[in-house]
Amino acid sequence: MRFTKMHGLGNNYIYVDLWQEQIPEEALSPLAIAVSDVNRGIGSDGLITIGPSAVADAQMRILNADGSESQNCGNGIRCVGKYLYDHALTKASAITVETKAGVMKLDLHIDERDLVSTVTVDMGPARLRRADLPVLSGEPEETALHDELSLNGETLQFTGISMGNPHAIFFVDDAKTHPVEVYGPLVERHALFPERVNVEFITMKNRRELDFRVWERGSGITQACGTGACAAVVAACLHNVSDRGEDVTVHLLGGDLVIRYDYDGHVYMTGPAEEICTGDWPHEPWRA
Ligand SMILES: N[C@H](CCC[C@H](N)C(=O)O)C(=O)O
Repeated sequence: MRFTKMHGLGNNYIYVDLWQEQIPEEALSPLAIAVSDVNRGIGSDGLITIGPSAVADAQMRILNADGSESQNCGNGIRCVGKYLYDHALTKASAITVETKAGVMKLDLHIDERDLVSTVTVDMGPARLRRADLPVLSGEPEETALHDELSLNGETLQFTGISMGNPHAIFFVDDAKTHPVEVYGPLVERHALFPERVNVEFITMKNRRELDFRVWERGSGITQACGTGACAAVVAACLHNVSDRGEDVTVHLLGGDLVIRYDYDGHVYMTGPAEEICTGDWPHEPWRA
C-alpha cells in the first residue's frame, strides 16, 4: 500500500489515496493502529484517507492512533488540500472536502514552486449545544460555558465546544499547574463525555493571542490540533476575552495557527501543510 506522510505543525498522519488503494472498511481501524505505532509501524498521530466524494472535490476520513474515527481534523484537512493540488488531482486553488463534520471549503495558497504552502479553511459552524459534543453536564440544548467536572477530588471548570468533534476547553493562568499529560487522559475518558473528548488547556496572553496545549481523544499529546484551536478561540470569544471577527493567533507546541470566529458563526483557520515522505506499507492482510 502506497502512503504519504504529511504534517501540519507537527501533527502528522499517514495519508492513503483511495483513488490508488482499495482498503476494506473493516481494515481501516487496525491499519490506523498499526501504521501509527512508532516502535512497530511507521509512527504517526493516525491515518487519513483521501478519496472520491459525491458532494465535494474529495472526501477525507480521519482515524486516531487508537483506531477510533473522528468527524474532522484541522491539521489533516490542510494536508489533504496540499496533497490534492501537489499531486495534480486538482489545479484549482479553491476546493471543497467532505468530512463527517460537513463539507469544508479550502483556499490553497500556492508558492513559487507551484506547491501548496499554507491553507485557509472554513471549518464550518461552531456547535455550542451540550448535545452537540455530547456532554452530560447540564441541559442538552444549552451551551456548556461554565461547566464543572470533578477529578480526584479537584473541581475544574470547562467550556464544551464542538467543531463536529468534541472539545473540553480549560482556561488556566499557567499550563504548568495543570499538565496536560496528567489531566488529559482523565478528562478524555471522564463519565461526562459518552464519546470521550479532546482536552485543551489554554492561557490568554491578550485578546489576540493564546497559548494552547492539547491531549487529543484517541492520540494523546500532539504537537497541534486544528479543530481544538478553533474550539479554543470560540470559547475565548464566548467568554469575551477575544473578539468575534478578529484574527487570533494560537500558539501550539508545533507552531502558530491563525483562527477567526466570524459573525457568520463559522470558524476560519489558516496554517501550513507539509509533505514529509512517501513510502510503501507491505502489510495488507485484507489481500490474503
Ligand atoms: N483526535 C481528534 C481528531 C484529530 C483532530 C486534530 N488532530 C486536528 O488537527 O483537528 C478527535 O478524536 O476528535
